[in-house]
Amino acid sequence: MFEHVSFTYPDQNSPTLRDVSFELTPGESLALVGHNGAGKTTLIKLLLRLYDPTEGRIVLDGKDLRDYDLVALRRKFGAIFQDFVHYDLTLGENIALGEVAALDDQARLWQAARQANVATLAETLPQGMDTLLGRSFGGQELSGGQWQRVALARAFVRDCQVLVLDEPTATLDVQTEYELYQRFHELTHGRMTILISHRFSTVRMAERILYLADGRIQEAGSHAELLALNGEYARLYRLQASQYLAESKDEVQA
Ligand SMILES: Nc1ncnc2c1ncn2[C@@H]1O[C@H](COP(=O)(O)OP(=O)(O)OP(=O)(O)O)[C@@H](O)[C@H]1O
Repeated sequence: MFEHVSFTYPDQNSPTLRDVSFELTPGESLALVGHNGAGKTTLIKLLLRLYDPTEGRIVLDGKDLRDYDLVALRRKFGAIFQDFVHYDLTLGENIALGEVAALDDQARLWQAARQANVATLAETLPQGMDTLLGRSFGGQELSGGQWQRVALARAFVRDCQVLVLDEPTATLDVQTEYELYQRFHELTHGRMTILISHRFSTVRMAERILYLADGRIQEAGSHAELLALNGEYARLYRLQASQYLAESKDEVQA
């Protein structure tokens, strides 16, 4: 729960987040949207305690983040970021990096693989879960979208309380994104999920959406509520939808 959180980076004069307050309940999913530089990633950095708020506080399970042991606090989170890392390890090891205890637990690895839509890929690889990935050591190279699904599996294997997804679908193809969407509620069941995305098709998956501008929450609600509000979220949503339609029309005509 964010309580009147403001934050100014140490080398900056003006705040990046201004009086941000919202509550996230267990099992709830929240999406953060806003233009580049609106403060979305900064909000996540505060949640993971890479920085502490300049004003206000962040409370998890009734306790100020500052009162947690840092290691214990970070174990509560599973996070995937835009520029996730590719490891030259086997597929199973790549997934188990999310929770090392799962390394020897094939059932758990396969469950995470299924959740992140990597299972079919794993079945087609020469040594399944034991296939070495990445080109550096002569392993199997994956496409950007396939690497991203591996990163998703890494987050799902972790028995975390809060799942943070920063642009989880940026390089997924439309079909895979749709399949993820279909299973989103099942995947995030029982945990708090915070996702950041510029894609409205992804943002809609969340039960609640915060539209940030200039470090403030300008609009908050479900996708339907924000469309009914007919504010900036609705305008941007329509803009993206119309662009998408125009692009598909061009493709059909080409
Ligand atoms: N380490 C830093 N030091 C100083 N300023 C920073 C730092 N990181 C980010 N900022 C500034 O804070 C503002 C918000 O950045 P942030 O990355 O939170 O935005 P965002 O909404 O996630 O943007 P994007 O959609 O581009 O990822 C920007 O003006 C950025 O330049």
